[in-house]
Amino acid sequence: MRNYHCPRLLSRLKLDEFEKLHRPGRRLFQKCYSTHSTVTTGTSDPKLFKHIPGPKSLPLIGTLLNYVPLLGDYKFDRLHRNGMKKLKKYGKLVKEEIVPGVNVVWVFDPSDIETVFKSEGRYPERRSHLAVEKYRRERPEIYSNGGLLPTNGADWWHLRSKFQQALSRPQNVKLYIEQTDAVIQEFIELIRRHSKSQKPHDYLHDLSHLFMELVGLVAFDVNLGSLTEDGLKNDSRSSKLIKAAETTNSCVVELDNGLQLWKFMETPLYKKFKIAYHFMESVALELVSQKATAMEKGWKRNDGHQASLLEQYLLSPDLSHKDIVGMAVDMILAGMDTTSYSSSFALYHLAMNPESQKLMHQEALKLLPEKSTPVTSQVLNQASYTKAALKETFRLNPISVGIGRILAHDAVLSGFHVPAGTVVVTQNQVSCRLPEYFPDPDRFVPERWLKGHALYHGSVSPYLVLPFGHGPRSCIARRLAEQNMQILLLKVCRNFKIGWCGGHLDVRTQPVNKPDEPVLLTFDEY
Ligand code: HEM
Repeated sequence: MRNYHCPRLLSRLKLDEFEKLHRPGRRLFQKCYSTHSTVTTGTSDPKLFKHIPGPKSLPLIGTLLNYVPLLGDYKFDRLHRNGMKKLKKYGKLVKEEIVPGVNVVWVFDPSDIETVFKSEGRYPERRSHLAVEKYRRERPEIYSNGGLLPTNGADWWHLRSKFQQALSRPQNVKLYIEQTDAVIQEFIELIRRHSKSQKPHDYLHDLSHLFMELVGLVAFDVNLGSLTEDGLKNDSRSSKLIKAAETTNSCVVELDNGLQLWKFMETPLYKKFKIAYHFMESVALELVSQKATAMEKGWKRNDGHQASLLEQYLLSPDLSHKDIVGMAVDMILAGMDTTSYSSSFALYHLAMNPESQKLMHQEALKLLPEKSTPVTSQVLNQASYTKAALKETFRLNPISVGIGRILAHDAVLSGFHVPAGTVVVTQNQVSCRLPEYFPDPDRFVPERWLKGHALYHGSVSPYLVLPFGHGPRSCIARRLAEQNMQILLLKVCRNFKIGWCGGHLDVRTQPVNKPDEPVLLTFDEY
């Protein structure tokens, strides 16, 4: 998902805080770092941490010079390109001291990535959204905690376990198929309206509205009206929510970095963040309360309908109203741009690969006899090409360059000792484009994932394509996100021939991987 994969954030941990948080790991790290180089290690002994190759670090400025525009080789908004350059220059394990005293280890090898996840401990830690944590903790009348995104340790698990129980149950996720289908049908009508104009159109705007609407269904049990004529206007509540989520996400990265003066005074950036966050909060407060009141008035446990997620949360004795408002804001923050960017890439790849698109269309035609046939759970069970196309999209364009973790245990990566407390960032996006793991790695080939197909690539490591992360800290809404995207692809490919009138589409890290050009799709009615 978000900026916890951003090395700028992960690497700019202030040393004093890092020490406070990870004292045992830090001590070990210092021990390794100061080990005299004449200490011999046997061939089976791990090599010293300090010997991991990587860009040269200078006193006071670390490796920051490499990121200065025109001077340096790397760019903060092109993490995948930096990763590829580092891999080529230094190999599959790279240590970088972007800020003096704090190392980040970039991990490219899938067996090392596996070791990272096996060393993440019971409560996998990420370090991000510090400003969100401060904001929430200063408002105990609204929130009971910092929320899922910044919280670590046992407190994180306490919260996560209560929400994931319902969110990971397949029947709860399937409950949304019908409503999602109806919303996507609205999106199809919107495409029809745009297609009439013949002008190039940036569909990212509409996809953001689509996924805002779908987040609204789950977080608030309401139709926000994001795809209506009014909802698409700049001053609608949905447009403001989209803007607020984007602003919050981009401010969070900046705030988590650097001097963090905002911890002591209201800097202009912190004010900007607060205004954006406050807007999402006010909508969450209003809509969750509205639902709670409606339930108090008329909801009966056994009236025949399966309780929605929000209803289950509101009925749960383990969750407070404050917990639920907090989770609703987390859903807006984590659920809208991730899915709209990923869908943009899925449609882009289909547009650029007519053969794959044809197979997608054939599958959609078989499963949805009429253009408006609703997608059901049985349809999704059979949509194997659609799922393969999505997996291939995630291989080529995951939402983040990789997954950030703070190691809970010492680990040996590529033969080097890496102490507990070290910040590591897996480089799945880069490794997924290497020919040693995927033949013809830059080509979009959904058949790689289709068992029984001649191009099926059965032996691929399960630690390479990890768009939703891995383990207990992975995306809490993975099932839901995949279901929404599958329905979208099926319905779009059933109705339209997709084309592309833009240039080559790559990603810019902002802080998740956003399309770096307008999403200029074209749609011709079948
Ligand atoms: C294509 C869509 C999505 C992608 C690719 C995605 C990806 C991710 C990733 C990579 C993580 C971090 C995993 C880790 O550290 O191991 C994450 C966490 C999270 N995601 Fe998603 N996500 C998507 C959609 C959503 C949606 C729709 C929601 C909510 C409605 C959501 C809510 C969250 C939350 C709350 C977390 C934090 C979980 C925690 O820390 O316990 N995500 N997501």
